[in-house]
Amino acid sequence: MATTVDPQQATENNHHLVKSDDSKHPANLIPALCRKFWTLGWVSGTGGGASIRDNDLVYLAPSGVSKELMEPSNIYVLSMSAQRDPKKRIYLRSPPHLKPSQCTPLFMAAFTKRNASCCIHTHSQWAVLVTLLLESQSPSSRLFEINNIEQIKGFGKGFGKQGNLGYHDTLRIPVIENTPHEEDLTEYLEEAMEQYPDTYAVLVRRHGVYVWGDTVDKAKAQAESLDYLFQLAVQMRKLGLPWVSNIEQVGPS
Ligand SMILES: CSCCC(=O)C(=O)COP(=O)(O)O
Ligand SMILES: [Zn+2]
Repeated sequence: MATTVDPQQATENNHHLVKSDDSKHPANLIPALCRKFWTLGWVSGTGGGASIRDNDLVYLAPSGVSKELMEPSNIYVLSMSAQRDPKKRIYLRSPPHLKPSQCTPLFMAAFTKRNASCCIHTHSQWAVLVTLLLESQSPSSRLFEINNIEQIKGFGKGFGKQGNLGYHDTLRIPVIENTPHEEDLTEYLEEAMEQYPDTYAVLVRRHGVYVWGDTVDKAKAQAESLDYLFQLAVQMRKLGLPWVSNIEQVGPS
């Protein structure tokens, strides 16, 4: 997709960047995904959201709006290659009377450090409950771990690796502490990415989860698989069942 803009379009705030009849265009897809996520309780009360990268262009939601009511014309667009200072973002399109999502630097971390094409942030209660159950862990082991559950196969093996995890593999999701301002989470999210290079998600204590993927479909599938596993983990804990078990592998995986 071209990032050069003719002066006439620029005076119209580059509306053409968010206008398309294609339902898969990021400016159409972000509102559609957020409507679905709202029904799951992932983006209630303006929290959470999603961002999509199409080559050099990044599409973002506005801050503090009902994410399920967004329209394509509300979407921000920036060019990754045009960014010089993360504290002074340059937008190709800025909808009037709105501010870009506070999650922008976290979404950008997934795009720049993991070459992701989509990043989803949920405030799912299942994610929050899992972080509460893990709260007693020592600071050096802030990690959600689960294995021997079929849905683990919904995850890629890791950044730059081919294929998905197997049933017997252990899925590991790091947990970072919440901060008063969403953007201040960025350095801790990036640290967690360094420490767990294969992870496709980072939990935020008492807040939610960030999940990304190489494609929009993969990010969505991983976010759904993770929410399933968080919900299951909460129920397992109530029944006194362990999240990690050493069931022996029998035959080919
Ligand atoms: C009740 S939402 C608080 C902010 C937050 O955690 C979030 O995910 C939403 O941020 P945005 O700027 O995208 O509205
Ligand atoms: Zn949030």
